[in-house]
Amino acid sequence: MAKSAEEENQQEAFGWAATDNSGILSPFNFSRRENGDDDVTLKILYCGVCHSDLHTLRNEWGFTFYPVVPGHEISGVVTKVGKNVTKFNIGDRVGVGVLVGSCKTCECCEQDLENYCPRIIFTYNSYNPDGTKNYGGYSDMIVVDQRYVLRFPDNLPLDAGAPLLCAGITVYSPMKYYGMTEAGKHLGVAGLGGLGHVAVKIGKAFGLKVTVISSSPQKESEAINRLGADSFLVSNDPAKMKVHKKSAIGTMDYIIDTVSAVHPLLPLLSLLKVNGKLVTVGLPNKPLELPVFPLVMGRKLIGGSDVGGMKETQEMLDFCAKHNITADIELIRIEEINTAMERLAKSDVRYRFVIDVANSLSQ
Ligand SMILES: NC(=O)c1ccc[n+]([C@@H]2O[C@H](COP(=O)([O-])OP(=O)(O)OC[C@H]3O[C@@H](n4cnc5c(N)ncnc54)[C@H](O)[C@@H]3O)[C@@H](O)[C@H]2O)c1
Ligand SMILES: [Zn+2]
Ligand SMILES: [Zn+2]
Repeated sequence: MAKSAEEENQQEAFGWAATDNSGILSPFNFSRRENGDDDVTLKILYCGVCHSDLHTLRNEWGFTFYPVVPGHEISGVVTKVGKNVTKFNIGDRVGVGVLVGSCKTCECCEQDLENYCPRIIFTYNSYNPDGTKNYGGYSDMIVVDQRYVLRFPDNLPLDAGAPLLCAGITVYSPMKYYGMTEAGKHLGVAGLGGLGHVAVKIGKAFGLKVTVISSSPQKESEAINRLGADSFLVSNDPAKMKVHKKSAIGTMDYIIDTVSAVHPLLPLLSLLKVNGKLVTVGLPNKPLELPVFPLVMGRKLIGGSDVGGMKETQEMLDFCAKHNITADIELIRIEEINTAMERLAKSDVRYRFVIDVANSLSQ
């Protein structure tokens, strides 16, 4: 049977999707648009597993549109380029992060802050202006406008480099924007998961003194010996926190809070010096309580930050390549994804799962 015009403009794709808030992923056939004039098509080789994937799969934020194919830490090689594409050639090593589109004309887009565009198009669980739905990187290929595609520096591996596309830029961008990069200053990193462990490495690359603030005491020696942190503070053990806090209280210039669940801000604010800055990047599904007194009394600042624009994301990849920063990953096959999600929910990951897409995803 002849294909309709609409079908002519589509290509077949294959991935793993969740169809309800159990979040369980299973094989899923779908279609993507044909490569347009401004588009780049990637064969996906690797995709990192972000906690945002898990929040979305289980509809913890309340705006999941099923079926959903997650994945926004995508790396691979270019297999097609449109006729207007100037930045990439077939065979190039590239990545795609959290966004695949924006309006290109608003104030944010004009300032290379596409990530704050009111018409941002996310890599998955999002719709294109023509009403078609987007599916993420737990799949064999993806078609993306060249503006939202990143170049992988030659020495940056595609597997351990993939998580930088979300975890990396999410901690790099606020450090730059909020002025948290002055060598010798003291950075606290709350939550030692995917984002947190990259924050430790990036913080050290900026020459900061880095203290991990974690609820898992068993991560202490790894945080120091493997990730390069200078010290470690247990955050959920009141006795230990008390002992430590005496010496740690009021010692930090900056804190990046990557914790994925609701947690008290007061202990973190007390660790900050006067004029200290706390940037929250974690996205718990319920509001956090804001203790106003320590903010006011210490002229402290709390801010937020959401990934980064395309220009800054490229800058971050180049920075990480220069400083040999990658994520510490556990490479998994797609069949292991549901177990990996259960482990991620229990913080049992060191420190990012990455799916070996090319070697395990087949119909
Ligand atoms: N702002 C952004 O642009 C952005 C980008 C990516 C992810 N995120 C969000 O950041 C959060 C972290 O993402 P991730 O991929 O690093 O997740 P992760 O699961 O790898 O790490 C989260 C860490 O928080 C710790 N944690 C969880 N509950 C805690 C509690 N009650 N007290 C103390 N520590 C606790 C865990 O032990 C874990 O180490 C998620 O909410 C995610 O959605 C935000
Ligand atoms: Zn993410
Ligand atoms: Zn815009």
